[in-house]
Formats: sequence, structure tokens, C-alpha cells
Amino acid sequence: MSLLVKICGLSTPETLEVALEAGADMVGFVFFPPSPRHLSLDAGRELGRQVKRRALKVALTVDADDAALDNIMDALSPDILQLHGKESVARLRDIKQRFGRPVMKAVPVATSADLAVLPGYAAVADRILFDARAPKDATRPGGLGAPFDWHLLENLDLILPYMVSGGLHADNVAEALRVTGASGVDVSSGIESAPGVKDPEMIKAFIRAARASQDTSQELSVR
Ligand SMILES: O=C(O)c1ccccc1NCC(=O)[C@H](O)[C@H](O)COP(=O)(O)O
Repeated sequence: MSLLVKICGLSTPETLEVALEAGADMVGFVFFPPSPRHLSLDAGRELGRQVKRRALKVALTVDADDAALDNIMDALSPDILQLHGKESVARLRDIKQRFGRPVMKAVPVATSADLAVLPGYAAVADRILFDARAPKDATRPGGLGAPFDWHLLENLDLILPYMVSGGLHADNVAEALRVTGASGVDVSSGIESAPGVKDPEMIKAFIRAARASQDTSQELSVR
């Protein structure tokens, strides 16, 4: 399976275009007001139009209610709903039924105990995003630029495809993939010059590094 690269927290036409032209498979748009990457619905609509099916549009929400999700669906028409809050398995089921879109559930990881939620989510979600668990005083549950211990995923037995995120950047993404065996990577802070300010050269470097590690693992697998 080829590696999926998600560039998250895009908020300007210029950096969105850089990510698309560099070959991002997924582009993530944050709808969570405390985030420095938060988008208004109008901004989401404009950026969504720019994608023109060159990548999958991921709408990122945190414990959003149906009204908020309705508005996001209308504005962005996302290909995937990324649920990054405390959404229950039943809530995931409701959202899938109501909105008819694949759901990627973010699972915060700090210790192996955090993986106990996987069987429930794996029965409903379409993909899992492993992210570093946010500190208790954090203003948001993700996008914090901090990694978790990737070795916690070393012996993972998960039927669903999963992505690894949390503190990734061009210099560590190959190791994150080697250790976790993830089929996707996701980055936000690691391609920013300041919180919420995406850097074109960092975006391109991250995608190059992820693709290079994909090529290496494919070469090794055919030996
Ligand atoms: O990016 C945010 O600001 C954000 C806010 C609230 C919930 C989730 C958020 N981001 C989720 C993502 O998918 C990030 O790409 C992921 O947490 C990795 O972030 P980073 O460690 O900054 O690369």
C-alpha cells in the first residue's frame, strides 16, 4: 500500500498550492477556534474549491455537534471527517450515518493503556490517526508539535489503516514510519515557521522525506 501524506492546518491559498503541487495526498483544514490554524466557513469554502480533487480534503473537528458538521459539510464538502475530540464510538457511528463520509478517529497516545480504546473505534472508524496525547493544560487536543513514543505501536495488530502524527518533521518522519509501520503520516507544526504559519520549503522537505522513506522501505521489501 502506498504511503499517504497528510499536510494539516493549511489556511492560505499559497501554502495550500505548495502542498498540492508537492504531492500531498490529504490536505487538512482545522475548524476549532482555539487553534492558530482555525478556518472560518468562508475560508474553508474558498480553500476547498482550490483543491479541485488534487488531494483528499480532511475536515478536522473537536467534539463538533451536528449543526457545526452540517455547516462544514456545506462549506468544504470534505472527503474525510477527522474527529479529534472525545467522540464516543456511538458518536462516530451517528456521524458516519448522518454525513455519509469516512471517519478518521484521532487516538491520543502517551502510554500503552491509551491503545485500549482501539477495538471499539476500529469497529466503526475508517482510519485511525495516532497523535501525541496533549498535556492537561493544553488549549487544544492536537497540533502541538510533540511526538509520542512510536515504539508503543511496534506490535500493533490493527485491521484498519492508520497514520502517525505528533511532532513529525522532515528529519524524523522516516524513523517514525520505520518504527510504527504506519501507512500514513500527518504533520502540522513541523512545517511551520510560527504557530499557524506554514513554510513552503518545510512543506516540500517533509513530503520529499516521507516519499524517500517510502521508496527505501519498498526497495527493502523486494530484496
Ligand atoms: O492543528 C491543530 O491546531 C489542531 C487543533 C485541534 C485539534 C487537532 C489539531 N490538529 C490535529 C492534526 O491532525 C495535527 O496535524 C496533528 O495533531 C499533528 O500536529 P503536529 O504535532 O503539530 O504536527
